[in-house]
Amino acid sequence: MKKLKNFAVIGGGSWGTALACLVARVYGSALIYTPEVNIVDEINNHHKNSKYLDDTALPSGITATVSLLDVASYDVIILAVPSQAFEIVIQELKQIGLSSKTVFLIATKGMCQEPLQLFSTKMEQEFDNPYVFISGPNFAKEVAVGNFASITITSKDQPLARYIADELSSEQLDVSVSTDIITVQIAGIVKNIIAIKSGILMAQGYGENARAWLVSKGLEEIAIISKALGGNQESLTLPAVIGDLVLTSYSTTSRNTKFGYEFHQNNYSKEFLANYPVLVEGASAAKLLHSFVSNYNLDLPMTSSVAKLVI
Ligand SMILES: NC(=O)C1=CN([C@@H]2O[C@H](COP(=O)(O)OP(=O)(O)OC[C@H]3O[C@@H](n4cnc5c(N)ncnc54)[C@H](OP(=O)(O)O)[C@@H]3O)[C@@H](O)[C@H]2O)C=CC1
Ligand SMILES: O=C(CO)COP(=O)(O)O
Repeated sequence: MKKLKNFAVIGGGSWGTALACLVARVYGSALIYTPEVNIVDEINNHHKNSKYLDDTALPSGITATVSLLDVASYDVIILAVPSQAFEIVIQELKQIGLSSKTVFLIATKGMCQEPLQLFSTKMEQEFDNPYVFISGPNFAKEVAVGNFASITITSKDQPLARYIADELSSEQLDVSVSTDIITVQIAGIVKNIIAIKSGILMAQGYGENARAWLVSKGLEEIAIISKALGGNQESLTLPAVIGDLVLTSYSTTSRNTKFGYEFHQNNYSKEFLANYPVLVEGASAAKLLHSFVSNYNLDLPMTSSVAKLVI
């Protein structure tokens, strides 16, 4: 397999920048594309992205650009935009024209809206390129500074998944490899919805017992949906599945959990939801997932209860 050395990241937010740090620690460099001029200037001139990662010092090998064309020559393109921007970015990348050998590393958690489909279906419709999901229980700030973390790499192309896992794994990063792109994607969608429910339970005054119950029910719903779509039940123990469900639902660092808490306090106001200033993917995920699985006749009380609040 051709060595992959040049990584570009699309998305100059918290996770895109943290992944650039991870890559730069391995390869010495990484390019970030973001349309935000101020962020590009700060990364290039001060090695910081204070809007998203406070004072974290970024490796000096990280550079940034406002020109999407600059990513076209890179071996690997990491997609780290919010779920609602995924389809837009795919269309933009099609327009700039990429080599069919460019590898996509998908770090976005969510699904497509138009039409309703998994990111994997979209990728296969739009490109012949190899693609891999990178997902796990990861808060960006910890990964950016190199704290220990675990991550799952999943792809239909197993030699590629194993190659990337070997390259990225270190004493600070435990990387697992899986063939199950279905369950990993479903977990990334469902855990954000369950985290909102976790915040709601906290705001309603429920305790730790209730949260443990919720996480069990959330895992059950991941299992039910992934089985219906052809996923494997053995994947439930992956860091990207149980690990991410636990991390996101148990921490108020989670944007989704924090939002759930505040959403309850604001009487589930649609206006509060529409004007929430921080990325909360679980709300739109609840709506989309609800429609996506409606033909399967599945019993999903936890995710459906959140969908009812946001629709
Ligand atoms: N943060 C985390 O700890 C983790 C996040 N993830 C996943 O990574 C994805 C990104 O999340 P995160 O980085 O946290 O989100 P942030 O809100 O921190 O940042 C998102 C970034 O994407 C940019 N963006 C939005 N739309 C576009 C577009 N059309 N083209 C290019 N850039 C765009 C935003 O720009 P602007 O500021 O101008 O809106 C912003 O820089 C999500 O799917 C999330 O679930 C996964 C693991 C961990
Ligand atoms: O994906 C994440 C952790 O793995 C980030 O979760 P939040 O978006 O809820 O902060």
